[in-house]
Amino acid sequence: MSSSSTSALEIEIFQYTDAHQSDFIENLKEWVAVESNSVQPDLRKEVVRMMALAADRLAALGATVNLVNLGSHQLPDGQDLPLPPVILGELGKDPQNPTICFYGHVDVQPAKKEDGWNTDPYTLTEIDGNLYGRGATDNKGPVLAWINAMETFRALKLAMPVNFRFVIEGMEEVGSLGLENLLEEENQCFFSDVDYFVISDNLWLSNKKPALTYGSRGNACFFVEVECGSKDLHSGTFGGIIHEPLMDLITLLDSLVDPTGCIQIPGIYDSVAALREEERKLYKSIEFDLEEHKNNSGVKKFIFGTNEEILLHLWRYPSLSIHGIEGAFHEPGIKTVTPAKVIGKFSIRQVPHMDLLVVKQQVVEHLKAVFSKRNSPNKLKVSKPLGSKPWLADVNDLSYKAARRAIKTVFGEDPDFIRDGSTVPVARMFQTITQKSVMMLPIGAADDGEHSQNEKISRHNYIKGTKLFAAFFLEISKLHRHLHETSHTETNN
Ligand SMILES: Cn1cncc1C[C@H](NC(=O)CCN)C(=O)O
Ligand SMILES: [Zn+2]
Ligand SMILES: [Zn+2]
Repeated sequence: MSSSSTSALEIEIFQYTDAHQSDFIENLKEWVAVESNSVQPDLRKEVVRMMALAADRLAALGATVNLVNLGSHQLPDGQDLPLPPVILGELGKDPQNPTICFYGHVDVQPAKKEDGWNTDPYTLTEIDGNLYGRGATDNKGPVLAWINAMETFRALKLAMPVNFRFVIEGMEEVGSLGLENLLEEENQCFFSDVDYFVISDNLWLSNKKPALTYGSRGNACFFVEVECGSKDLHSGTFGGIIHEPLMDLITLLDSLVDPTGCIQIPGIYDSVAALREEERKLYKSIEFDLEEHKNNSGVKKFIFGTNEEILLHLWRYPSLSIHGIEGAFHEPGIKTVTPAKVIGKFSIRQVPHMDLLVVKQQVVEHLKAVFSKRNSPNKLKVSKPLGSKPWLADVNDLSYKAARRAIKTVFGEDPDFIRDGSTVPVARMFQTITQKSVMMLPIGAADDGEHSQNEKISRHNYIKGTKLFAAFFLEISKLHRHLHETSHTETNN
C-alpha cells in the first residue's frame, strides 16, 4: 500500500491552496452576504438568488448545471410558495474514474444581529483566525471548500481524478422539501453512474481533532394541539371555571421525559438495537473532551458524567426534546389571557431499529392516556408533520478508507470515527434510494456554533478542508482504479 507521506502532486495542490486563501475567503464572503434564510417566506427570493450564484460557480468550473424546479409548497396559513430549484450538476464522465456525488445546501438558519451576534451575520468577519457569519460552517463553507478543491485542479491544469456530480439544495433547514421525490425520479438517470456519495454538513466531535462520521440519528417531529374553543378568553372572567388548554398541554409535555432524560413513552426503547461490546470499546477509544463539550454548550452540567454515557445518549439512544408552544403568550410583560388553542412541539431522535410508524402510534397512545386522566372536555390532536430515519454507513466502504488517508495527509493524524446526534435526512435517502455508499466528511469544528449566534468556521478548517477534499479526490481515485483493475484481472483469469 502507498505510504502516507505527501506526494509531489499533493504538495503542489496544497501550495496553490495556501497561496489562494484570500480568494477562497472572498468567495465565502460573497456567499455569506446572501441572506438565504429558507425558514422565512419573505426571504425565499434570496434563497433563489443564492441557488443561481451556486449554479454560476459550478458552471464556471465547466460543469453542466441543471436547476430543477420542484414546484411549490403550502405555508401553514394556506398560502402557496414556490420552492427554490435544486441544482443537479455534473462534470466529467471518464469511465476509469470513480463518480462522486457531493451533497450540500446553501440555505441558512435565520440570524439577526440583535440575537446576540458580535458582528453582522451577513458580513463574513475574521477575528483571531475565525470567519464569522451565518452559513460559514452550515453549509456554505464546506460547499465552497469542495468547489475550491475542484478549482485548484483546474487552475493547475491537472486532470480531474474523479467525475463530479452535485446535489445542492436550498430547503435543508426546513426539512429538504421535495428532495426525496427528486432523488427517486433521478435514481435511474442522474444518479445511475454515481459510485460514492459525500456529504459535508456536520461537525467534528472535537474543536481540534478531525473526524469521519458513519451514522446520524433520524428525527420524528410532533405537534400536540389542545383547543377549548374558537377564541382566547379573559382569565378574570373565565379563569377557574374552565379547563385551560395550556394546563392540559403542560401536563402532556411534562409526561414525556423524566429528570434523568429517560423517555416515558411506553415501548419507545423496545426496538433500539442492542449495544455490542465492540461498540462500547470503540466509544472508549474516542478522544472526547467532556469539559470542552460543556464549554461549547455554555451549560454548567450535563445529565451524564462519563464520555461513554454522553456519546451513547447522543448517538445510540433516542432522545426527546421540547421545542416550543405555539399560541402561548411568550412576549415580555403581563397579559392576563387564557389562549384557546396551543400547540406543543417536540421531536424524538431516531436510532436503529426504531420504526417511525410504531413511534407515532406509541406517542399518540401515550398522550391520549395522559390526557384522558384529566377528564378535560378540550379537543386533543396529535400529528407528526416530519419524520426521517436514522442512517448508518459501512466504514469498510472505499470512501472511508480514502478519506482516512486524506485526513492523515492533511491533518497529520487519524480521524475519530464518530456518529452524529443530529439529523441529515438526505444521508439515509441517498442510501435507501440508490443503495450506494454514503459518507459524511465534516470539516467544521465542534465549536462552530451551527444554528447559533456567532456561527463561524476557522480559516484553518476552511483551508485545510479545501486541501482535504483535494487529497480525497486523489485517494479515492487511486483506490477505486486499483479495485477496478484487480476485479478486472480476476474476471479474466
Ligand atoms: C429540520 N429538522 C427536523 N428534524 C431534523 C431536522 C434536521 C436538522 N439538521 C441539522 O441540524 C443538520 C446538522 N448538521 C436537525 O438535526 O435538527
Ligand atoms: Zn446543514
Ligand atoms: Zn443547519
